[in-house]
Amino acid sequence: MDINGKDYLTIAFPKGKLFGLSKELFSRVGYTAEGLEEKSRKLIISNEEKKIRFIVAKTADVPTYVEYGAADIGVIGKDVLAEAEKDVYEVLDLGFGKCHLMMAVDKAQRRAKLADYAHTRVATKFPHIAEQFFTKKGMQMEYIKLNGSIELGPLVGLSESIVDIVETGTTLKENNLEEIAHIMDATARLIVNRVSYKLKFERIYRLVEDLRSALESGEAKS
Ligand SMILES: Nc1ncnc2c1ncn2[C@@H]1O[C@H](COP(=O)(O)OP(=O)(O)OP(=O)(O)O)[C@@H](O)[C@H]1O
Ligand SMILES: O=P(O)(O)OC[C@H]1O[C@H](OP(=O)(O)OP(=O)(O)O)[C@H](O)[C@@H]1O
Repeated sequence: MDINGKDYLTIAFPKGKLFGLSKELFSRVGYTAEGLEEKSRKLIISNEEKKIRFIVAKTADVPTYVEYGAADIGVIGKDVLAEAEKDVYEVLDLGFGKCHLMMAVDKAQRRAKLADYAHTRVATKFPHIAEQFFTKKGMQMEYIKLNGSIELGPLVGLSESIVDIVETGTTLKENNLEEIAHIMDATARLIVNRVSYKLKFERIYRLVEDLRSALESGEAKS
């Protein structure tokens, strides 16, 4: 048995919003495995014939699996990738999972300009990205790390602002929050372990080119 997956190409998919589109895109280039489901209790799903293994990981853990080579390849949102600051190759923009990171504040207590929020508290799942953004603006902030429902921060007096993801804008609207600064756009990316890229170059290169063609053929949904 090949416990380390040396002969296999191991691919990490994130659970959640990007799982379905990742599975669909990879299946279009023949990368499938029976039983590959987001909620599968089986943690490694293999296609013995094609020598492919899939692991389905928590979103924030995907860059870690790839950095350490536990997975050769991963799919991850640019936002999570930028926050994780891992040493991996980012080889392809997959186009789906479009959203953007921004700063928002309570509409009712909006201050005149961005700089008026200096030295206040910002709630976020993305403290590194937030810090880089505010440092560039010359603003010192207090960062409060949350793991979900970030929009609650200003509503319950935990913070004066949030740095979070927006897709449709519905969550901001329903909670009377207003975007006051755009930080970065994000889409799903294909990442590759640095050593795997050399040792399994041909397989990985072919896969990347096949995925690129599949995306260019315009069938990818966003
Ligand atoms: N409306 C959205 N909200 C959050 N992420 C989105 C949205 N639209 C696209 N994305 C992308 O999907 C990725 C994964 O989002 P998802 O919510 O599934 O993960 P997650 O929030 O880390 O999951 P969880 O915290 O529930 O484990 C994000 O990192 C982002 O790149
Ligand atoms: O602009 P919208 O389309 O409303 O989407 C944005 C919302 O979706 C995400 O939350 P998610 O559903 O991942 O839940 P979470 O708050 O637990 O992270 C994000 O953190 C926003 O809250």
